[in-house]
Amino acid sequence: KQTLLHLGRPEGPEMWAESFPIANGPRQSPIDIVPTQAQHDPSLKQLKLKYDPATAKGILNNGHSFQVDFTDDDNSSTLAGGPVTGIYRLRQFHFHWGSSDEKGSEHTIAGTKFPCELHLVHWNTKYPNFGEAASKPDGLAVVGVFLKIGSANPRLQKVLDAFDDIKSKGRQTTFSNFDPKTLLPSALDFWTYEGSLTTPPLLESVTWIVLKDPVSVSPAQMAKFRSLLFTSEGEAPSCMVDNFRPPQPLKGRKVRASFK
Ligand SMILES: COc1ccc(/C(C)=C/C(=O)O)cc1
Ligand SMILES: [Zn+2]
Repeated sequence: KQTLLHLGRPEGPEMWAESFPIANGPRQSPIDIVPTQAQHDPSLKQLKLKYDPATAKGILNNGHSFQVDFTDDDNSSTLAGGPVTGIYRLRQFHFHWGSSDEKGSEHTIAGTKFPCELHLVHWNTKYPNFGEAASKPDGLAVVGVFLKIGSANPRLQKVLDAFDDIKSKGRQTTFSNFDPKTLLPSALDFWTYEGSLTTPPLLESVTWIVLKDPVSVSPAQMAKFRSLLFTSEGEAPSCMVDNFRPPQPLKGRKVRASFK
């Protein structure tokens, strides 16, 4: 009688390579960022983020996180400068978090895990749309922001207040007049490297821009994140926690720093 030993949850990161062999590819994300091994690159430009609150459209529980979607049919909300060439449009932002405050982030800093990590996903306007861009090596740019336990973050409140309407997988509601810039730290110092999506299809199309400075989140606010469900209405409820992929092999990649 063969007993199948599943490493982790059957649909968890340890199983992804079976359906998505790129999971073992040369430029997978996230990674452990080791500041002493990152090289300061003075040629990196200042990060230019321009977000129009009117482009906020909706908020959705997609069964592995929740995301706030933006209208991306013009250049109202864009990223430029930093390590990228050209203009990238904001598509959505989402978070990753843990079942306790000791873990939750995808990127780590010299092994240090944060309780939560925010990802703002942008696509390169040299391509006609997000889906096309997602399959190109320079197609996406994702800004990563660490959240650190501290005082309650009032900028998160509007997002948290929407959770009652998106508790279960597949639930969505309108979400308007929101400026994601308010979720960022005051300094935009960053590390950058070439990587991938961190959930299937794990496409190797992401220029990562991970901000050095965290923003705050309180334990009570983290508890609200953990009240969301992985499961649909009518299914046995399973709390949405530990929706982070662990760091992946660097495989010779260089991480550059925008700061000294
Ligand atoms: C084409 O289907 C896609 C599915 C997920 C994603 C993202 C944005 C994944 C991630 O954030 O790691 C993109 C495309
Ligand atoms: Zn993400």
